[in-house]
Amino acid sequence: MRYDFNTDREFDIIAIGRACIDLNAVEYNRPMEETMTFTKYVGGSPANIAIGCSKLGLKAGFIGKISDDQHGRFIEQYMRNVGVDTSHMVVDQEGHKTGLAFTEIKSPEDCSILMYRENVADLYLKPSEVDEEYIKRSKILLVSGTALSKSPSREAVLKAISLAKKHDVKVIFELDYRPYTWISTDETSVYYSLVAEKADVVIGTRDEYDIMEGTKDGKNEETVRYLFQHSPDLIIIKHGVEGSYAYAKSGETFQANAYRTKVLKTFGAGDAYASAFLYALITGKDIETALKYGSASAAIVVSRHSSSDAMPKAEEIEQLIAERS
Ligand SMILES: Nc1ncnc2c1ncn2[C@@H]1O[C@H](COP(=O)(O)OP(=O)(O)O)[C@@H](O)[C@H]1O
Ligand SMILES: O=C(O)C[C@@H](O)[C@H](O)C(=O)COP(=O)(O)O
Repeated sequence: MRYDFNTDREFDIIAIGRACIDLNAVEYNRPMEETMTFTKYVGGSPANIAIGCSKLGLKAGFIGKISDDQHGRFIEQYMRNVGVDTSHMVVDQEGHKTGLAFTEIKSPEDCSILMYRENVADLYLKPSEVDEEYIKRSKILLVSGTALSKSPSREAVLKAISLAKKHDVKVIFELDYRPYTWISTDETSVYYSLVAEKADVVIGTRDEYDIMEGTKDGKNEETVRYLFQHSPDLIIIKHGVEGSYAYAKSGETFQANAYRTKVLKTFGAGDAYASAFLYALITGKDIETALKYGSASAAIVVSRHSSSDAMPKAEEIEQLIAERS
């Protein structure tokens, strides 16, 4: 089964949300307190997804706000150099800063992220900075859940979603739950449900759907039954190394296993998965194959040091799938 997009659009995907910096521990297998050196990469889930899509050959654009300093300029330059259209990245004029994510690699299975996100520029994107003419040029609007956590970014994203729906741009909602940005899980649940009900495709981990539904140990079948009463016609639920599922409104279900690999760290998996899954869908592959692309890309990225810079080329993904099939 394939998923249809508007074919007459210049951009394959425009992502909206944060473009930040990851500082990844150079010394592995030790706690942050003992880590002395970090390597700098562009980060932020929607930026990583746009970068991943661009490296796979899609035409990707980005809507977001960056700081007016060296970090903001580094992010814009890196994204432009990998082919992402940065013409709608707005430079903050109010002194807000770039978000930082320090990653801790205690062991391949025990990784965490320490985020510094006080007064971050990305959450100050205003509705007036979202351009209808830009959004209507794309097949997809990729929305990151974290961008809903505060005003005015929240309203900017809601405006972008309305414009996407007006112009038949598919809304892909990546739940991307980062607890530190929200006041409470009740607040998250309100905004996640609101946007998931409007989206065409929802992508998230089982835990993230539980946050959306305000539940614990939720069941995929119940999540799907709820969301199919609304706009979504395709729902992706990831279960980490246990693999992932796609549920289509037509009633079909697809499953993919994770690919075993030599894991360096666990973060970056979700963003790699989303970019390769969307690449496969946009290039006309069936949903089952798209799940494999997502899983293979995630396996490649967890074996490498970064999330953004590590995003693979299509040939690398295809080679891994061929080797394991
Ligand atoms: N340790 C791992 N080794 C190989 N693949 C993995 C590993 N962890 C996750 N993946 C792959 O990445 C996908 C997304 O991972 P998951 O942990 O569910 O998302 P997120 O990174 O968003 O929390 C999984 O469906 C799986 O295919
Ligand atoms: O999203 C962020 O702000 C941090 C990311 O850049 C970081 O690389 C990361 O956590 C990615 O993890 P994922 O969500 O598991 O793909």
